[in-house]
Order: sequence, then structure tokens, then C-alpha cells
Amino acid sequence: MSFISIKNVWKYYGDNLVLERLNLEVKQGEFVSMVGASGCGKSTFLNMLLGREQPSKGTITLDGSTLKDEPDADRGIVFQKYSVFPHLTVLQNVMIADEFSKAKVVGWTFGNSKKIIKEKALEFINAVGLAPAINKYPHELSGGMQQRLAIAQALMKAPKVLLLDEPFGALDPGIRSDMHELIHDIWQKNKLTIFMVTHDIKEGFELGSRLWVFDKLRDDPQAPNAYGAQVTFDLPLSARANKEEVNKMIEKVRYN
Ligand SMILES: Nc1ncnc2c1ncn2[C@@H]1O[C@H](COP(=O)(O)OP(=O)(O)OP(=O)(O)O)[C@@H](O)[C@H]1O
Repeated sequence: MSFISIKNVWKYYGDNLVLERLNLEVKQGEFVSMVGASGCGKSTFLNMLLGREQPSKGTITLDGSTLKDEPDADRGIVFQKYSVFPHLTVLQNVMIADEFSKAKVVGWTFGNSKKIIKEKALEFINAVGLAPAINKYPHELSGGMQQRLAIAQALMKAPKVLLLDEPFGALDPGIRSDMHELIHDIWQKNKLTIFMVTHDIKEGFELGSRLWVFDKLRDDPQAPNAYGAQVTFDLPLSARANKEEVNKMIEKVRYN
């Protein structure tokens, strides 16, 4: 049985058919890069995986169960725009990700529970290289550091699936390549299943173990909302393909 199973999924917003006939199986530990034209439904697809949107037709199952219709600890998400709280320090921002889930009954965590959360937070802060900045506020951090903080927050809940919506789009090229190393290490060490939307096809090839291209197979200019996008390419990628291989594959996707 696949870890994530997408069976005949369609998504409409009103009369607008965004996605159609999605049939995909994903194994645990895969890193799926997703590319496609602007507006073709990539974020909509991520939102369905997160449980923030529901398929209009079809089913998505995780570990054999239909996805819960709201986000839960199984699935963490990192957006391009940083989701950190401006009035909290780095340490507080990471701790709060866990405190929210533990605080439902008592209102706030204290004592031993807080100590455990702090130790866990420090571990993730360390893993994303923010140890020297634990007492800094987000406005004192660079864009790359803020994105590292958002990743540490997402990892705090030990998600099985990490959803990345253009996580590095706002970063300078040098910082981007550091972030690529970081996310690659996190993926391998935590045996995560990752779905990443990117506009940078090269980034998609370099990071993913599989690449999906979203596109419309049918398009009617008179009725632009009549057909939805599908996954028109599903390419397995060797882990960290070399540059020459990446360039060849990019050409293949462009000219088909
Ligand atoms: N909540 C919503 N209500 C109505 N329509 C929506 C909603 N969310 C998305 N859409 C529509 O669904 C289509 C796909 O949008 P989506 O954001 O998923 O595309 P995308 O591929 O992620 O685009 P981009 O690459 O520009 O981020 C668009 O036509 C958009 O207007």
C-alpha cells in the first residue's frame, strides 16, 4: 500500500475547474518537486494535502486513512512568506509551535513539560543553524534566517509530511543554495516525505527524488475554466543528479 494515495481527484472553485483526474501514488520518504504555470493549481493541491481544502471529487489517503479535513500534526507546512511571530524571539517562536498543541487543556505549559519542549526546540534551532540567534527577534534576522526559523517551527511537531510552498522563492541565490543543503539533510535525517512547489525548475530537479509537471492537456480559449490541470510528467530523479543530467532533463520537459 502506498503512503499517500491520490485517487481520481478533481477540484472545482465554483465553475472553475482547477485540477482534474489526479491519480498518483507516493511512497514514504519521497521528495516530490512540483512545477507548472502560474495559476495551474499547485498551491490548491498542497492545500488539499494539508487538509485546508477538500477535493470536489475523489479521495486522498495517508497511511490508508482519508485525510482529516483540517491540518494536524502529521503534516507541517512552510510558506514562501515566513510564518513567524514578530513579537517572539527565535526560541519562543519554535517553542510555541509545540506549546499550542500541548496547551489545549491547561491553557499554557509549565514546569517539566516546558523544559522538554525547550530541549526539543533547541535541538531543531541547532539543526537549522540558528543557535547563535536564539534570543533575536525576527526583524533582526535575514530572510534566509527567517526561513530557517519557519522550517524549525514546522519540524517541531515531527510531521510525517512536509509541505513546502515556494519556500526559497524570496531568497538570494547564495542563501538559496545553503537552504538547499539544509532541506536535503533534514529530508534524509528525518525520513520525511516532502512535497515542494517551486517556480525554479532547476531547483525542482536538483532537490527532488521525483518531479511532477502540472499542465492542462486540453485548453479551450473560449472556456478557460472548462478544463483542469493534470500531472502531465512524472519523472523519477536520481538523488542529487549531476548538472549535465539536470540540464538534459530540463530540456526534455521543456520540449515535450
Ligand atoms: N480559495 C479559492 N477560491 C477560489 N478560487 C481559488 C481559490 N484558491 C485558488 N483559486 C483559483 O484556483 C486556481 C489555481 O490557483 P493556485 O494558487 O492553486 O495556482 P498555483 O499553480 O499555485 O499558482 P502560482 O504558481 O501563481 O502560485 C486559480 O485560478 C485561482 O484563482
